[in-house]
Amino acid sequence: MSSIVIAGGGTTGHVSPMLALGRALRRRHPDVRVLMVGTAEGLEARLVPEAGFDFATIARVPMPRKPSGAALRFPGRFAGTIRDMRRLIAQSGADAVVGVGGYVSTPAYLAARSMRVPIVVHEANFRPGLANRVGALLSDHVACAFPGTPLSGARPIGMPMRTEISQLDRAAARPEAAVRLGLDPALPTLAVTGGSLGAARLNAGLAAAREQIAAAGVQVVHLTGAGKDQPVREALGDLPRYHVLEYASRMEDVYAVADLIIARAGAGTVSEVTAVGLPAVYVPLPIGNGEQRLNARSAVEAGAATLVDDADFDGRTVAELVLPLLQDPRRLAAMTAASGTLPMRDADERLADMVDDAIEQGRRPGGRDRTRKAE
Ligand SMILES: CC(=O)N[C@H]1[C@@H](OP(=O)(O)OP(=O)(O)OC[C@H]2O[C@@H](n3ccc(=O)[nH]c3=O)[C@H](O)[C@@H]2O)O[C@H](CO)[C@@H](O)[C@@H]1O
Repeated sequence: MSSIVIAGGGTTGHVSPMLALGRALRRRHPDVRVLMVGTAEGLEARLVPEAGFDFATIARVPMPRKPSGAALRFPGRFAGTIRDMRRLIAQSGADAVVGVGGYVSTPAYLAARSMRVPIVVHEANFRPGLANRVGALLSDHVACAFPGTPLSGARPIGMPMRTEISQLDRAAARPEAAVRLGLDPALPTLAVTGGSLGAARLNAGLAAAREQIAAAGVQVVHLTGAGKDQPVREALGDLPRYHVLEYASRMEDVYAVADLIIARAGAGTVSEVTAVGLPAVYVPLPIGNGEQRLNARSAVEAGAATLVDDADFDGRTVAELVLPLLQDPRRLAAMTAASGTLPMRDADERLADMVDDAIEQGRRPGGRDRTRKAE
């Protein structure tokens, strides 16, 4: 095996499965070259080189939604991204191209198909985006994180995530994680996270329940998102046992020390929280194609999490739902037990298996890969 291209990016949540797959491929094929392709604007431009993988960019060319000058320029610019992807695939001698969705994946799928390079698709959200719907038409090797995702031929394998999270034993890790975060391991602990982007609605709801939080004898670790900590520090930072952090680089520590988490329902957060068995209150972000509500659905239906609509989340939610739940160990234990019925913790390995299979099939004469069959 020589080289594998992994295309995608955007937020931390989008980059994490790319890195987790890259690491799984390196573990099993130490000599493989993994080339990640993203855009210069996405977080991948920082996170991928930091993680020690080769990185290349192509232009970010969003599909225009209305007639405009940009719409007229779109076909030429989009064709340019396919040409650039073809060049990267040729130069790296890629044996397979993996896409996780987003701007970069569509040109990656189309370029790979035109070069008869096997394609592997992973969809992180319950509701698939356009790029992966295109990818699924061109590949027999399609995976998704959540069971029931409506994507042609998709196999639910879970979400590739860092092994520090997928193999976390929360109880065993709690004491040291608490020390690293400067928390007391003996207190009931609430974590709050708005995903890699932060969430003003969550911040406001907690601020409105300031008195009740102060009286409850609990501690809070609140991840605000980069550059968004100031309003939270002003509203809550002076409370004893209220810890405000912009960003946790070791999310596993937060998951280990928390007894309950309030979170947006990004595909990454829901998958990780379910995998580690942490009870959750999800407040889906009401944007995009409504994917966040659906991401949370299987955890909520299994009894591992509770859902609160964004418009309904306020100080009363914190005072009347979150704090009583945080102080009810029996209910929390039942939610943790319910989590155990859901997660697939080895999605990185299972996606790496699919890459190996795709390459193997692509090598066989008359192999099943449609990228070859279609020629
Ligand atoms: C994978 C994916 O498709 N993600 C969704 C998510 O992206 P977004 O990246 O915002 O959120 P996710 O829940 O998917 O992932 C967050 C990731 O950031 C990590 N983390 C978070 C906070 C922190 O302090 N430290 C840290 O490391 C978490 O461990 C997790 O891996 O929200 C978008 C809306 O904005 C959705 O439409 C996206 O579909």
